[in-house]
Amino acid sequence: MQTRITISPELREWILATTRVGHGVPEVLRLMKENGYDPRQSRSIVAEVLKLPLAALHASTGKQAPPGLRTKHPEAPEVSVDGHIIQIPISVEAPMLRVLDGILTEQECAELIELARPRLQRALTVDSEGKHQVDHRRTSEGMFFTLNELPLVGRIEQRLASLLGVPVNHGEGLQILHYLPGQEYEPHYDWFDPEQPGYGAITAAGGQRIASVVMYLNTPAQGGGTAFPEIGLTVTARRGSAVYFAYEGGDRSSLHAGLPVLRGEKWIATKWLRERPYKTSAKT
Ligand SMILES: O=C(O)CCC(=O)C(=O)O
Ligand SMILES: [Fe+2]
Repeated sequence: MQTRITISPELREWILATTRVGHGVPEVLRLMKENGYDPRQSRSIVAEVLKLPLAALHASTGKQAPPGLRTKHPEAPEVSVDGHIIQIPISVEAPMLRVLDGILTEQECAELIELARPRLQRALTVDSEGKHQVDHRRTSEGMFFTLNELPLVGRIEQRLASLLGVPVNHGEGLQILHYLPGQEYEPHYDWFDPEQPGYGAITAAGGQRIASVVMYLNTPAQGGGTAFPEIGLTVTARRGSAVYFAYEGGDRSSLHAGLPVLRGEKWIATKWLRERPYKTSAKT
């Protein structure tokens, strides 16, 4: 959803040195303002250098909205949801991430693909003004189901809600993406940047995104994993598995990418969760 900022090595070193000797973030921001930096940009720069969530900087400057709901992180080795066993072979704390094996059955994966196939269109992303746009960074085709659109969709949404402790109505509609060889989703954050002009519009319903679940509906013959370049992790795309990650509005370690499919194809279902109920025209 956003581009990364360029920070000179001198500025980076100055921020690190200033905080190392005991000055807090508000003091660093004040000094930067005195030196002619734009306050909005300063917050992004300081967040990037100190690897802090942007939201934390808003809190330190008194601009934070009241907190919304947070997901409960599933714990290894396995979780049972309504009799459905989900294995957790990999856990990471920063970013907060879990690999979830067996979140979907083979049949659920196959059914989702067949339901989505006739409705695919070039995938869109939300631009800085809150409008859905064709994005060169995302070359796949996709579609959205509305909340609880079909019994299968509703069942999966309920499973995720129980697993993560966040009601179904905090979810955006399930998105299905289809990638062919060479198609990818370049590195991005799923949370919305509070510094972007469209932030208010994008978060008017539901508030900030707090977590994502990328579910793999098939196993690509080669390539197509989900990479987290800040921590050097690539999650293999395997039918029925998922990667869950939570970012609480601004965690830069949650940068991730859908790597190019090298052979075969890749199908995923993505669920994005908001901190507050997300109103759609869906039947629930
Ligand atoms: O294709 C992937 O592995 C990642 C998809 C993704 O980042 C998203 O849907 O937000
Ligand atoms: Fe993403």
